[in-house]
Amino acid sequence: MIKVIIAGATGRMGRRVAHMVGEHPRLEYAAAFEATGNLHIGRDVGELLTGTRSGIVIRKGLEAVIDQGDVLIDFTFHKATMEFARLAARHGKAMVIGTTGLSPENLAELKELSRSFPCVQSPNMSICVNVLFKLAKKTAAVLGDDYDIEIIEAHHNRKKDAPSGTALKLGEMAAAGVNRNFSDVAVFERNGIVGERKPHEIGIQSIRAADIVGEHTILFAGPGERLEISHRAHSRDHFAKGAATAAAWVVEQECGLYSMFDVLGLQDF
Ligand SMILES: NC(=O)C1=CN([C@@H]2O[C@H](COP(=O)(O)OP(=O)(O)OC[C@H]3O[C@@H](n4cnc5c(N)ncnc54)[C@H](OP(=O)(O)O)[C@@H]3O)[C@@H](O)[C@H]2O)C=CC1
Ligand SMILES: O=C(O)C1=N[C@H](C(=O)O)C[C@H](O)C1
Repeated sequence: MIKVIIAGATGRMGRRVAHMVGEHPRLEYAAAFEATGNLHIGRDVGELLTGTRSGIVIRKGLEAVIDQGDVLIDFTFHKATMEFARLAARHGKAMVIGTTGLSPENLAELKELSRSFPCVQSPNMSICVNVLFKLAKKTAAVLGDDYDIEIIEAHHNRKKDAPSGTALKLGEMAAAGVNRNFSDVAVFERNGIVGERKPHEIGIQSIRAADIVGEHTILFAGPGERLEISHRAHSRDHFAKGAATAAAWVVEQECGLYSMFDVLGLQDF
């Protein structure tokens, strides 16, 4: 069995990842940790999540558990994620990163670190969203410059980063489809007398409200018609299942930085 360490084990995603690791035929939940100050440190993770003892105690920090697993699954916070990646690289442990909000500098460092460990990093582990990424690029390429591209995302009111990592990736994919550099054309805010929309803009709007799990729409609007492609998450389980699939996959890979396109075989789609 492949031994899994879960970072941020008591977070919204950490809890669902625990469930999906338990359901996976080749994965075993080996260790859990949280950051200093977390109220759950020292508690049995099974007792906390399901009411049944598991024998896995929530430890303080990755260093306390790094030797207990083959692969680390991380849904935490970007600064913590980078610390974990440095440690995983030093120990040659595989890693799955779902945390969003990583900067271009973080991603460049991750690429460098991945010479020492195999790592899957993706802002969205859902199979449908990964198909949506591909559709965004293909649709943009077919419709071309006559269609305005806009992205709308909605998430729960506890989310810390905006726009979502998924919305940013959708923007990058659509921009690539029409041969634009996303960072040159992205518009994240419209407020006041902003003037007419420039034809090449790709706008991103973020909604934060209550318990919305995660919704993304990319729209292509042309004269007299528009196409909207949407994904709506009904729960966090498909993200967690994707992370478990990625964990079982990444332990068998050479050192390097991979995406869910690699895990799901979508690279050529
Ligand atoms: N790629 C994907 O498919 C998805 C990605 N995400 C991303 O995952 C991330 C987490 O989301 P979510 O689960 O909702 O967030 P939560 O805040 O519910 O969970 C984060 C967990 O990480 C813990 N944590 C924070 N810092 C550290 C640290 N230094 N060491 C150990 N644990 C730490 C938190 O502990 P504490 O509460 O004590 O701070 C908490 O338990 C976000 O970036 C989100 O965007 C979410 C869903 C899907
Ligand atoms: O924070 C979340 O909840 C989610 N974050 C990811 C993102 O930022 O894209 C993925 C998902 O939509 C849920």
